[in-house]
Amino acid sequence: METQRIIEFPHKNMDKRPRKRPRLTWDMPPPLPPPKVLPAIYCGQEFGNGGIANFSYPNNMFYRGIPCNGSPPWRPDDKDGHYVFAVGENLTPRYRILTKMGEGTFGQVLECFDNEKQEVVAIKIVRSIHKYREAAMIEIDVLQRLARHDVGGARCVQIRNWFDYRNHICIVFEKLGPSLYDFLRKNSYRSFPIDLVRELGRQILESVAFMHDLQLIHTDLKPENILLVSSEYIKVPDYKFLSRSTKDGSYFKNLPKSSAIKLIDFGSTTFEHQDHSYVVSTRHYRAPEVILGLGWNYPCDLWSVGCILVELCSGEALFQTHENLEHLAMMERVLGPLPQHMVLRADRRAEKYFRRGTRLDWPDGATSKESLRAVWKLPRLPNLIMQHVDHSAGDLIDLLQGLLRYDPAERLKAGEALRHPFFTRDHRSLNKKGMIMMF
Ligand SMILES: Nc1ncnc2c1ncn2[C@@H]1O[C@H](COP(=O)(O)OP(=O)(O)OP(=O)(O)O)[C@@H](O)[C@H]1O
Repeated sequence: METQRIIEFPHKNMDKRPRKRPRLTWDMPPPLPPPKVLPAIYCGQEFGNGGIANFSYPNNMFYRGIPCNGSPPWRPDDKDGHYVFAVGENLTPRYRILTKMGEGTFGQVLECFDNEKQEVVAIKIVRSIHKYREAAMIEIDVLQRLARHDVGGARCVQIRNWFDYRNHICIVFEKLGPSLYDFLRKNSYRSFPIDLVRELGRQILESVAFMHDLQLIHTDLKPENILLVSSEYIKVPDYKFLSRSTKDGSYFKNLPKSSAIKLIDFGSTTFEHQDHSYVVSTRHYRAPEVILGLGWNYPCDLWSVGCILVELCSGEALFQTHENLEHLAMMERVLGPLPQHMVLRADRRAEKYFRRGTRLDWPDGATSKESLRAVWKLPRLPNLIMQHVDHSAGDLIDLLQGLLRYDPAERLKAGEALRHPFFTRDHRSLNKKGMIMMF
């Protein structure tokens, strides 16, 4: 997400990875019966201190007494079903479009000014395509459920309102800051200090534990879907880079002023009891049981958290791949061999990645020298962490080995991870200099 503040970062040479790592379209969950939607042009629910107010309008001439003549003329959507807009115009009479904040599989997110509440909000305008409209209604259902239980609204983004406008479901959210991915990217992929990683990790796990307690599985945890609450940042000397010139010539790195974060994007969230056989998660954060077609459940979120924590420490995605065999080979390189009992149960599509049904077909099955090199250059997990972390590396490695356990039944649960010494030990006293260092 671009924000006024961090748009000024010096960040040449930073687009090593694509800006957005989208789910593939076939990763969409199979159609579920959507929650009941009012079919009116304008319909929605507003969330506020006074509780939930239902409203629906037979036509869109008036909205809470405000004349609707402030809406722009109707224009056709673009070829992908995205709403076409101009910055500065009204979305509806209530919301004025300030800027575009992001785009995803489901639609666009616009920064808007809410004339009624006199505040800036983020509005997700969902593509006018049936399957995305249905998924958006499920996301609203999940958001409502989360809002009912998230006292203080500290864990997940808060929904303010939703409505159906010109065949686009629009979800109004509180406006948050940049995503962890955007922050890393605009900082030339410089890693976060370990104490900040600990604080971010703790909050991510608390949010995941909160969702799991509600029988909800996020299924798409990644740095893009974890937003800092504030856009403010500070500049600190980057000791790692002081000794050598960096490509962007900067000896400073930016750190968020506040570590508060919230989860977003509940478009792929599922209930524990639903069908769990289809492919979930964005590639880099996808658990082995998903790739092997073994079915998945809560533990797939914990695998993603493990990958995210490594990325926050190193600045780069752990498994940078777009292909299953290479992905499994990378896992084996970093974490050791896959357990036989999982390999033997691999489904028909995944069987082909193994020789005689037991051993990964690697390096023989590699498609290119680049692929071989990409796998070969990866270090073992402890070495990878020790390259980036000085104090508390041992605790972090042990935590990651629990989160990145191949067997989902053995993987740490969110609550167990929160009780790990990486979070509970007083690491300040372990700091070499004996100083209390937050960053
Ligand atoms: N409440 C918010 N405040 C600020 N920015 C936001 C907010 N919600 C979303 N964004 C920005 O918009 C982007 C897209 O949002 P979101 O992930 O919800 O869309 P999506 O279409 O579901 O994406 P995906 O392709 O990952 O499923 C985010 O990565 C983020 O940069």
